[in-house]
Amino acid sequence: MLDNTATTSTKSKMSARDVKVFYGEKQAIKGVSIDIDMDNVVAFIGPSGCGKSTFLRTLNRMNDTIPIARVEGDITLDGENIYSSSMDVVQLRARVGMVFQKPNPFPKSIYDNVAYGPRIHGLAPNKAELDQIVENSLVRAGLWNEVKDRLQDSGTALSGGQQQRLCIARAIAVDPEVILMDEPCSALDPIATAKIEELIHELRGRYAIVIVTHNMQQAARVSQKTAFFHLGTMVEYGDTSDIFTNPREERTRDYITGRYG
Ligand SMILES: Nc1ncnc2c1ncn2[C@@H]1O[C@H](COP(=O)(O)OP(=O)(O)OP(=O)(O)O)[C@@H](O)[C@H]1O
Repeated sequence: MLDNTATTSTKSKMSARDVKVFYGEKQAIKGVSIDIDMDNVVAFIGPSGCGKSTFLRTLNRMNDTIPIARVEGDITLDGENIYSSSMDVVQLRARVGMVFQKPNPFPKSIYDNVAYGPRIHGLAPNKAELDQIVENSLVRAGLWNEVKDRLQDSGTALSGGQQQRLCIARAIAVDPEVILMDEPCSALDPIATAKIEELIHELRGRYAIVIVTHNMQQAARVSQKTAFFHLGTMVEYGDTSDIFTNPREERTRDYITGRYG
């Protein structure tokens, strides 16, 4: 094996090739190929219903939970096919964590929300190490100072923005390699949104990050690469600065200038 740090900056963490997704007869994703690396936050943008969330969910097999959903094509994580029968899906979802639109902490204490994953994955051999994982995850999620004196309070009693950072801490606690965020700020006020955006900046480089957003200003602020989706296809993928200032495709230009969507 090559040194991890040397490979991650040059090699794709995840690659999708000709991915198609069907809901029953209906095709929602029509052959998408993309490479995701560790160095860049990737934003998925596009009008409602274009397939951003559907494609995002293929990256950690969340679509397995939708009985009528079917995926074709190849998706690899460090070169390994995540749809192969030998892939442990529970393990995959720890490696490729997900943060949802609506903060969804468990109805448990702040501590237990973060400790849950490390416990089920056996990551901490004793209480002291578990305490350390919980603290480090909350620090990294920018929440530690606000909750360190009330770790036994319920996670659901936190503000919406704090709950979302708790969900990010919960994802971080199992030491993921990729974090998928599906409109993580859509239920938050502007101050809580700014904190999550700041956090995304801080997490960049340590994890590969993909964020679905409706908010083009947000995509421009947090990402270095942007993929524009339209009607189930990925129309354009490139540097965020190019996509927003000098897109190659007319459909991208129309969308970013507000002509539709
Ligand atoms: N569980 C499902 N069952 C059937 N069809 C679905 C399901 N989820 C999504 N779809 C359909 O797949 C297409 C893509 O939806 P998806 O939610 O991925 O788009 P999106 O770009 O994320 O939209 P939005 O920005 O509104 O969240 C849509 O036509 C949608 O109706």
